[in-house]
Amino acid sequence: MNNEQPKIPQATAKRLPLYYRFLKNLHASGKQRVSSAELSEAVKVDSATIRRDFSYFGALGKKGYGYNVNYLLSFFRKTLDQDETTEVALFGVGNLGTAFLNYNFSKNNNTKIVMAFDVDPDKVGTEVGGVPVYHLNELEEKLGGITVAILTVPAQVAQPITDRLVQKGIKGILNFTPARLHVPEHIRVHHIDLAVELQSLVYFLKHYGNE
Ligand SMILES: NC(=O)c1ccc[n+]([C@@H]2O[C@H](COP(=O)([O-])OP(=O)(O)OC[C@H]3O[C@@H](n4cnc5c(N)ncnc54)[C@H](O)[C@@H]3O)[C@@H](O)[C@H]2O)c1
Repeated sequence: MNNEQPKIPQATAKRLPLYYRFLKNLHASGKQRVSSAELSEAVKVDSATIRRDFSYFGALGKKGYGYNVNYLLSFFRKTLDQDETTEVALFGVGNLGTAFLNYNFSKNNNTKIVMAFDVDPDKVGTEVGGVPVYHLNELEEKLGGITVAILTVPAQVAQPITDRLVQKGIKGILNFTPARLHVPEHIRVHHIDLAVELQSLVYFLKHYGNE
């Protein structure tokens, strides 16, 4: 995080890309102001949370006026380093990996998957969604300075791949496998477990409805 800016709580930081995408659309449609209620409706975050989030970056909405879209956008651009593209490597070009490569986060143009790895001879040497697929053996040779990896491999190979990534200086891993990864403290792992998310959604619906 940029030193000149106040430290933002992690939960807030996670919501920034969501706000940013919506504000970009608003700006493109010529809107100058937005209320926390409008934002809340669009990004499905309650307006009290939005007001608190925005207060961290000095955006104080005025009653009956809302927030200045330009101010917020320039803040987000600076904070999220939108001018700089982060290159990402993906491991495991199966069902999930293939979907990500084809999607390639085109809406979010500050991250880009630039290479993928697999062990299947039918996949190695091909391109998926315009991204070259290398053999896992080539990890050390090809990875270069890439600092972010996505894991969509079978769970049992997630840790050995992670260990090699750590050796190569990876900083962040987005882990879609059910494996719990062990990494040194300075490395950040975000674990996305769709089964758990789905289960918790069903639980909430059952016990709290959609309040
Ligand atoms: N498909 C889903 O909806 C889904 C949802 C949530 C989580 N996941 C998890 O994501 C992971 C991938 O799921 P999937 O359905 O895409 O599986 P998949 O079997 O379709 O794909 C796995 C890919 O990894 C490759 N692979 C195997 N060993 C490898 C290695 N050592 N190095 C690099 N690549 C290797 C395989 O060749 C294959 O292409 C799994 O851990 C799964 O539990 C999948």
